[in-house]
Amino acid sequence: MERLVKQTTLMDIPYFESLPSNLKEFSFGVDAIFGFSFKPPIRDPFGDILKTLQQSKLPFFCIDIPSGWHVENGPPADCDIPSIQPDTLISLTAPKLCAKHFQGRAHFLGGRFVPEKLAKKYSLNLPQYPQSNGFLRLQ
Ligand SMILES: NC(=O)C1=CN([C@@H]2O[C@H](COP(=O)(O)OP(=O)(O)OC[C@H]3O[C@@H](n4cnc5c(N)ncnc54)[C@H](OP(=O)(O)O)[C@@H]3O)[C@@H](O)[C@H]2O)[C@H](O)CC1
Repeated sequence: MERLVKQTTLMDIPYFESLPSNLKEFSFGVDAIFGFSFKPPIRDPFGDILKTLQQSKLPFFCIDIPSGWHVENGPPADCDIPSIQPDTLISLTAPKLCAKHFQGRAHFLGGRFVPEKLAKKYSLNLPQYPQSNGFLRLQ
C-alpha cells in the first residue's frame, strides 16, 4: 500500500514512497524526473515508472525535457520504449533541440535570467519577454 510521507525539511511538501495506484484520480501530472543529462537507454526502476505514467494517459506538464527523451534527438524511435508525451512543455532558459518533436497543446519558455552580454556571446536567439513577465508562451 502507498504511504504518504510528510517531509520535515525544505519546503514541507508531502510525497509518496511509491507510485500511487490511483493515478486516474489525478487531473494532471508534472514531469520533472529527468533533464538534459538523461542518457538512453533508461535504467531500472525508471522504465516501469515511465511505463505506468505513460499508460495513465494523464496530461503531463513536462519541465524542460520530457522524461525518457534525449535532449537533442527527442522521444525514443521505438514506441515500445517508455517516455512521457507532454501535453504542455515548459522549456527553461532556451528550448532544447528535442522541443522540435513537441506535438502537445502549449509550449512555454521560462527562466528570464540570461544577461544580454551572455546571450550575445553564445549567439542565443532568445525571445523578448513581455513587460516584467518571467515566462512567455511560444506555441
Ligand atoms: N543547470 C542549468 O544551468 C540549467 C538546468 N536546467 C534544467 O535542470 C536540469 C538539471 O539537470 P541535471 O542535474 O543535469 O540532471 P538530470 O535532470 O538531467 O538528471 C540526471 C540524473 O539522471 C540519471 N540518469 C541519466 N540517464 C539515465 C538513465 N538512462 N536511466 C536512469 N537514470 C539516468 C543520472 O544518473 P547517473 O547515475 O547517470 O548520474 C542523474 O542522476 C537540466 O536537465 C535542465 O532540464 C535548465 O535547462 C535551466 C538551466
